[in-house]
Amino acid sequence: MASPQGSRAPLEFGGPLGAAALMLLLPATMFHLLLVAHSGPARLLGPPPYLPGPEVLWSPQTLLLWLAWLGLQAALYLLPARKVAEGQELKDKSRLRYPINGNPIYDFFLGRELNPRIWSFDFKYFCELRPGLIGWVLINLALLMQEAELRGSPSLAMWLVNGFQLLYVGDALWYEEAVLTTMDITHDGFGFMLAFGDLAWVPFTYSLQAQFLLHHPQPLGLPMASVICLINAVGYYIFRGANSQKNTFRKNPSDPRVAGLETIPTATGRQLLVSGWWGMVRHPNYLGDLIMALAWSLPCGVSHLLPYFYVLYFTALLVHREARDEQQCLRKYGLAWREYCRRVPYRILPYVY
Ligand SMILES: NC(=O)C1=CN([C@@H]2O[C@H](COP(=O)(O)OP(=O)(O)OC[C@H]3O[C@@H](n4cnc5c(N)ncnc54)[C@H](OP(=O)(O)O)[C@@H]3O)[C@@H](O)[C@H]2O)C=CC1
Ligand SMILES: CC(C)CCC[C@@H](C)[C@H]1CC=C2C3=C(CC[C@@]21C)[C@@]1(C)CC[C@H](O)C[C@@H]1CC3
Repeated sequence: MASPQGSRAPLEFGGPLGAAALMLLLPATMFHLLLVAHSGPARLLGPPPYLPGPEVLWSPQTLLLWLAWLGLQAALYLLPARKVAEGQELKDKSRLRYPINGNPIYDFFLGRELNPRIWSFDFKYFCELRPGLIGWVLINLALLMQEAELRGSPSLAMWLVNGFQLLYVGDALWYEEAVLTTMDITHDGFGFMLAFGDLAWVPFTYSLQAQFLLHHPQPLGLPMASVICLINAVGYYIFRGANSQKNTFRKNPSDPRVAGLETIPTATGRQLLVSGWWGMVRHPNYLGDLIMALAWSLPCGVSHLLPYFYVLYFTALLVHREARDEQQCLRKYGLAWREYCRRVPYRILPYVY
């Protein structure tokens, strides 16, 4: 098994201090969001209305249910009826390096092992998609059913949030293979960030809009709902168009759907797209994802900031992720990447950023 970073790799996420702060802040933020979403004032920035005692936080039934959920997902993951896809070539073809005095906090956060596996069971790849993303959809559905029980039928806002996020998760599962080329799989280890992120952060904070709607019903008329659907459709069109264009091009550059696009050759033999979606900004897929994030919050109205937490968090995550990807691409492609940045100066939002 390989280590994701050599001994001289630059530290990311603010190094050990940043990693330690994130490991305290992330679980605290997740609990805070859930507590305030259930409270009357639902203030994103206010103190939580109450602090639950240990009897609320610990229940053997919940632990059993969670283990059963993970076990079910693991059993499905191990089913032999599946396609086997090849991952990206790893960077660690060279000799392993063993840093002395490694940094335990930083390493615990980012993970030392790039591909922890027992036989063919790949822990990181398994966690990235299945338990958390499908768990998110199930939590949303449970909240929709609870709303129906409470108020006779689910609200239009709840339908929209459920529908949009189901589309997003369905898309991720349909294009499952594309996850193999993300930096989470090729670059980051499997540490606190991805284990907590995949298994806790995604299902519990990505379902925040539905949690909020259950406790704070919002009136939503058909005209506004149609505008929100249109925003989600535009976001999805950009997100899917950009991701598919890059994936098609990476698999087969002479595919007729991408063969006419302009490219920049690089020293590695790979080419960079410089027209089509990837000629508009350097991360068109992030732009589409952010537009969808906005459409998921709008059904919750504008009376509270809390449902917009996802938009704020996701903007920060993607800006940081874009900067990390930029560094990695500069290392991979050198001058060709600089030329790409010159030809396509904006990162995510045309003429703004
Ligand atoms: N909901 C969520 O919480 C999150 C969602 N996402 C979504 O996941 C998806 C994947 O994101 P992510 O892995 O960050 O990044 P990308 O899918 O954008 O992949 C970046 C890589 O694409 C290649 N690339 C960059 N520019 C070009 C170009 N011009 N032509 C050809 N190839 C290029 C480079 O790799 P190479 O050259 O090696 O192919 C680069 O490292 C996105 O849609 C994102 O929005 C991401 C994070 C969190
Ligand atoms: C808890 C931390 C602040 C950050 C944790 C980050 C993780 C939650 C995300 C890192 C990259 C992710 C990706 C996805 C989900 C969220 C995490 C795991 C997708 C699977 C979402 C669906 C997309 O179609 C693909 C994404 C790949 C990256």
